[in-house]
Amino acid sequence: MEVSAERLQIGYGDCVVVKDLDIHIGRHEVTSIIGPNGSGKSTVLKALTRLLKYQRGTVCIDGRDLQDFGPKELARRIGVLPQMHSAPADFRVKELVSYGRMPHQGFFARKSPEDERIIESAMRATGTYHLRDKSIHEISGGETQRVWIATVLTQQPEILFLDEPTTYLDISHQLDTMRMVRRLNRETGVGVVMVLHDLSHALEVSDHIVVIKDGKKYSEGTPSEVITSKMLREVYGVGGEIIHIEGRQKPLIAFAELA
Ligand SMILES: Nc1ncnc2c1ncn2[C@@H]1O[C@H](COP(=O)(O)OP(=O)(O)OP(=O)(O)O)[C@@H](O)[C@H]1O
Repeated sequence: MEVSAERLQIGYGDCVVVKDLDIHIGRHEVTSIIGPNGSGKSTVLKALTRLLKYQRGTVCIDGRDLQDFGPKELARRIGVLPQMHSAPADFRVKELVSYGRMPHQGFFARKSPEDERIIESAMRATGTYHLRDKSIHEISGGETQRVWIATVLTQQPEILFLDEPTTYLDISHQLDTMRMVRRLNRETGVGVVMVLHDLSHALEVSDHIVVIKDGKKYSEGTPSEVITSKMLREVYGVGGEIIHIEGRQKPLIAFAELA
């Protein structure tokens, strides 16, 4: 599935935040959207997933206007994990994950054996199966994040949109989440679009990176095309070098020492 946006203008009320943005998200790729605080990353993600109305431009899924999709039909194509999410206090993990099947069920339909299989497989893929009978308030922040990703996975979308999926996670859970994203993408072919702050993660996990600065696209391309010392300086205003280490496939970012 491909998503393309042309000449997008997006804002809040009278305030225009994103202008003239073109974006193309290829099939089966991991795409990261990076940029400084307030540059418009989440706004773009919301517009691409119809959580926010854009003021001008078009967004198309496989050439068809996003606005023409019914809600269930859209939920079968794209899964969205926003930055903020909450579930009722008395929910158990399995119950929450089951909700992802709703776009595939009739109005009063009960879960089929196929639904049960998909729910179990999403919990196993995200390492949350052992938590299935726990209340979502009994599990840690990292586990909660994985449970939400499992919920979106049970939708069986063709593209997952994740807004800062590693926020609040310690380094071990951040790496777990990145590993899981990469594995899901490789094993199931699901496309992934993520807003990321951590440039090292973006460098490590992405096929394609889009850099947003002041509501406009600054650049896009492969990680090595996009993550350069020039970009660090011009977009983030920080010094740094991209370092290649023998025996390591991906380079590392070495930020300038603090004065
Ligand atoms: N609900 C809202 N109402 C009004 N303005 C908003 C709203 N949400 C975001 N904005 C403004 O839109 C601009 C872009 O915000 P957005 O959240 O897209 O940036 P971001 O790049 O995702 O930032 P961050 O990295 O800090 O999460 C900011 O100036 C922000 O203040």
